[in-house]
Amino acid sequence: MKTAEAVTRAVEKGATHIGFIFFPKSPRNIEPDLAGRLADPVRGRVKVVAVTVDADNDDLDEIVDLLKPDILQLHGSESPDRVLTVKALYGLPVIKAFAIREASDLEKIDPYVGIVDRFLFDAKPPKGSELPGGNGVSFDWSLMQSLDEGVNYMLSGGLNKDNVAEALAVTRAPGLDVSSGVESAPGVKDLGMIDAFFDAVRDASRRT
Ligand SMILES: O=C(O)c1ccccc1N[C@@H]1O[C@H](COP(=O)(O)O)[C@@H](O)[C@H]1O
Repeated sequence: MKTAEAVTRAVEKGATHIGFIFFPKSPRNIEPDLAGRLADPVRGRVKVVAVTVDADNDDLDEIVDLLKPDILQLHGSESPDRVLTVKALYGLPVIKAFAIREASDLEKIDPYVGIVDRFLFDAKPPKGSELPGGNGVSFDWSLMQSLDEGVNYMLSGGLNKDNVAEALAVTRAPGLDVSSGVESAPGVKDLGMIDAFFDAVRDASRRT
């Protein structure tokens, strides 16, 4: 999220979480103080998520201080030890992102079970991309069918209004995360696309 209009619309449409990206190479990168001001009007109604990529303690200190997130989303190659350290430092729940292309990628979650609060499964970035997420690409959702029941996760990666029904039908994911699928250009959230995405999710949920 980068604008008050997008925050308001997502919350009105039923978002349970809103995310702010702290990764300078991203077109969605935002300063922590602005993110905090955007989050203020909706605190308590949705979970505020800080998305970081292998951030050091100084950066996390500033983000936690100024944004006051409810959840930290770690979208880099943070080890289980690093996750434990982050949790101890800030006392916040952690969503850990994993990049999935093949079945063996799912085995990488094993050392994190019992440590992270929720998993997020995203596609591997395309060759040449500087972004570990937010690339608008999907992975083979049928891989989720081999996941142990009870693994609490969000499905992400290239979701949009046209494919979210199939994504739900294939995975029955307990949570969905969308970014570029509701953008008219990189980093530019589109209110009509936000509406259409939530309407598609609602229609699909009614049918399944
Ligand atoms: O969106 C970004 O620029 C980004 C940068 C660094 C880490 C994560 C990022 N985005 C996250 O990636 C997933 C999937 O996004 P998309 O729907 O495929 O565009 C989502 O969690 C974003 O928050």
